Amino acid sequence: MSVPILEATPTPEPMITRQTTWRLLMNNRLAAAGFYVIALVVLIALLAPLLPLHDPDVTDPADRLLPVFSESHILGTDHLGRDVLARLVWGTRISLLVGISAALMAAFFGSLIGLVAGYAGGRTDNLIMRGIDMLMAFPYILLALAIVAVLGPGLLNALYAIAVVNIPFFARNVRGIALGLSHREFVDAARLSGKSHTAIVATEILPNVLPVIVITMSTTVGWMILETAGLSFLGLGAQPPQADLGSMLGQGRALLFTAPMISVVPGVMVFLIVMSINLLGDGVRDALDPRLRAGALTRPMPVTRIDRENVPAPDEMARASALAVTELETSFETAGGREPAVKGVSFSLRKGECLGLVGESGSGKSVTALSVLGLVASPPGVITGGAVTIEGRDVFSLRETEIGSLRGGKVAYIFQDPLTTLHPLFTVGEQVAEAIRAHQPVGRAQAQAKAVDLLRTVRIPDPEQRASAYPHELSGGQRQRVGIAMALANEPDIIIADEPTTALDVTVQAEILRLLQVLRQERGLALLFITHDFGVVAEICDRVAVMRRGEIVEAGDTAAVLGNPQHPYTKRLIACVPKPGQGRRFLEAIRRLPAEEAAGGSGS
Ligand SMILES: Nc1ncnc2c1ncn2[C@@H]1O[C@H](COP(=O)(O)OP(=O)(O)OP(=O)(O)O)[C@@H](O)[C@H]1O
Repeated sequence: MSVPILEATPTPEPMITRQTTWRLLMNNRLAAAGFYVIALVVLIALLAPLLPLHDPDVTDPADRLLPVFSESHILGTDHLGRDVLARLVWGTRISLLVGISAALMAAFFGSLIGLVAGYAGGRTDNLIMRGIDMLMAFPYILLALAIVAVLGPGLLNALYAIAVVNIPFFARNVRGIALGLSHREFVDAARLSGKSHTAIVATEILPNVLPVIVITMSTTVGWMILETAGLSFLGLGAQPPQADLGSMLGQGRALLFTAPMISVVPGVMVFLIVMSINLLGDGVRDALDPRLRAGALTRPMPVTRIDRENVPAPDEMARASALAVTELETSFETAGGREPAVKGVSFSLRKGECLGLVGESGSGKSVTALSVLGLVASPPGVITGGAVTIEGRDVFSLRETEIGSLRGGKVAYIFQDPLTTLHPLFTVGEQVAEAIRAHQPVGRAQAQAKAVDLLRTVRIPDPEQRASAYPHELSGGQRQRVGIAMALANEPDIIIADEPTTALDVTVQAEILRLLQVLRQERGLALLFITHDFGVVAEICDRVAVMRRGEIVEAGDTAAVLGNPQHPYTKRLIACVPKPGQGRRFLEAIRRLPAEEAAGGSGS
């Protein structure tokens, strides 16, 4: 008899508030501080002609080297009696103008070069990129000096020099991405539709590359302002009497001991500008790249972060089971707060039993499976409640090393796409042997021999020879068998198989299911089988639990649930299994699913 666990009425899903890039940027306190500082500096620089300032170039020998807070010269005067505040504001205006113009020029030409090289590929790419390599082979400041030496000193020439030496950064970044994109299916589709190369680059490639250009620009513009100041400091940029921050620093250097404020003031301004632009640039990069926000590039913790509010004590049944999951809750930290993905899931699995976890895409099956051994990446994953009991012990109370020894030992996983889990540079035999050696103190040769045995067990033909094949040399079904061999390497008690047959065609799927069935019966394995296919459940599972939006809505013996489903969602899922001669009913069931989803909100 199947047990409907939840009421049929769908609970409305909490609204996932997608934050705008601007809000995300302002939530980052350092980036917001950078933004306010640079906005203030830019505003003052823009308003320079309107501000009641002295003429920055008018000298007044009678008022030489006045200290700060002198009457009518708040920041004092320089060695020629010029007002330091006026020179600072006008100098900042020029430095910003030159730095930002150089960044725009470098971004434009560098991106153009990168786009052409990446899209064209082949000889054009080779030729362009070798030229770029030659530019990069020189220390950039020497190159800038050489360019200004050839063109002659002056602000405009300094701008050209800075732009030229920065072109390679943009070209390299953009070329790498454009090269990858130019082989993607949507670009092929655009080519087949008859679009011209220019149109493809402009409408298919460029929009995908734009965030990278913006990110590269935001992180290099501060650097370019600094380089401009460097050239002016050396007397190759702004020429007297014109002031920019670099030339002010250069002039102040001679008076560093007698009148330090003359160099300290432009120095502090350069520091403020570069720091604020860099902080803002980092913030822009984080806000534009959702993977960074989710913490994808930070090193994941060895075990999912555990922050449990409720810790249920294992009951008698949990202790007697091979695996028991009790009120498991797993969430993801997002910019908008914690999003629950698994909401109080409970099930148990006896030795030799197969439990099917069924549900549509995004219902939380994989997150449940990964949570069992704390394999959900943290950040962003957090286990917020519940317990997982294996051999009577609460997994989440174990030490990291103990959980580590369970993984691939007592509990093994089989994933959907073995091509992504197998290492492309090692033979499958080496990889199975490595799985053995990770848990057993055996020598290399012994592990290799056992690996061949395991490949034979999972019915890979000619296992001695196939053991020295690389993953790409095997078929999808054979790779999945290798995945199963690795899972069996340490004689596990529990196997968690996450859609192991979804990527395979029906005949290979049937063979793999048969193999799992035989292994289960021969070895008494407890099998948690994740799928969205009731047909597969009917074939292999003793019991089934139906998941929807992070909750189990119905659970029971497979025959009972299939024969007499109680929950409307289960009924619809079962109706989705195509049967010969029932085409129309099948299509109607499929058509109804999204409609009801729209009414209730989607779980994914
Ligand atoms: N890294 C992540 N960050 C935020 N949310 C995530 C992350 N990984 C998964 N989720 C969310 O968790 C929920 C459950 O995902 P899960 O992968 O468990 O679904 P599933 O039922 O296994 O689907 P499928 O059959 O497509 O694999 C989804 O709503 C998904 O958006």
